[in-house]
Amino acid sequence: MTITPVVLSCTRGPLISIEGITGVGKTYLTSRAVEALDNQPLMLEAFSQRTNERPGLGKALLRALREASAGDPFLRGGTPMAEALLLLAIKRHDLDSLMAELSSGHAVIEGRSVDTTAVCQALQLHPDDPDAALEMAAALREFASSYRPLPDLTILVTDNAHEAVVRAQRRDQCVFTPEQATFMREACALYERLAATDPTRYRVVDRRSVDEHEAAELIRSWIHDTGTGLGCMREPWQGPRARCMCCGHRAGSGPA
Ligand SMILES: Nc1ncnc2c1ncn2[C@@H]1O[C@H](COP(=O)(O)OP(=O)(O)OP(=O)(O)O)[C@@H](O)[C@H]1O
Ligand SMILES: Cc1cn([C@H]2C[C@H](O)[C@@H](COP(=O)(O)O)O2)c(=O)[nH]c1=O
Repeated sequence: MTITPVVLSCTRGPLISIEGITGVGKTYLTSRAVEALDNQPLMLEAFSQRTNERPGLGKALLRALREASAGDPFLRGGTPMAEALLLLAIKRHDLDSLMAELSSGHAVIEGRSVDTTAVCQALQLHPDDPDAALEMAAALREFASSYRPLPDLTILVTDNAHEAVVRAQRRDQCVFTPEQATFMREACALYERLAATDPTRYRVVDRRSVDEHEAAELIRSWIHDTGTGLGCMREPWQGPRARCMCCGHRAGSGPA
């Protein structure tokens, strides 16, 4: 008799993040994409949309960053590494607040995740050296992955940075300074380079080569296809034998 090992996949839902510079169309395209899905994912709001967030640690940390950055749209307060740690703490807090939803099998979409922290903080640490910024961004992402599991899938929405600047200015009725517009252009390039280092986790939709309908359809299909056959989600700092944060299953043992 041949015994075929049964590979159990976790019953959790997928965790998906949407990345890209301000104004690139993350919210616009993702809203259209999820409209076409049978099962609506939970959408975790981007920072700037968290006006009615429940009081708690996440809100307090974000308020501290906002106050320290005195109105800078990219939350830059002048101490990028300390800010990176606070941003990662917020993203950890976000994950904690999503665990019940993920555990019950629902898909969750994070509007920006730790990849944005890696890109924005790396650019501040190496403002004049794109290669050093890329190396730092990859290192920060690796560091972030010891704080919390990375998303199962990360969708990068990209475009000509100038178009994103124009859209964001029109939406927010503001004018970015030349320095802020340069920061966005450099962030745009760094997101693209960082995505290229991890093609398994990233999907990239480039608005220069697809129209908005194709872009929304691509995003819909990627979200849909990430929904099944997922492995367990473990605390990275507990090692591969830790129990799954969602189903409680321990690697190498029978069903939970
Ligand atoms: N294809 C499009 N046609 C018309 N308007 C668009 C299109 N894509 C985006 N927009 C508009 O451009 C603005 C910026 O888009 P959106 O808010 O989706 O950007 P975002 O990437 O989510 O930005 P942020 O990071 O600041 O949240 C919005 O007002 C949105 O409605
Ligand atoms: C998550 C995160 C965000 N930021 C910056 C990027 C944006 O300019 C602002 C507001 O974020 P939103 O998602 O567009 O509302 O915050 C950052 O610098 N680092 C991060 O980790």
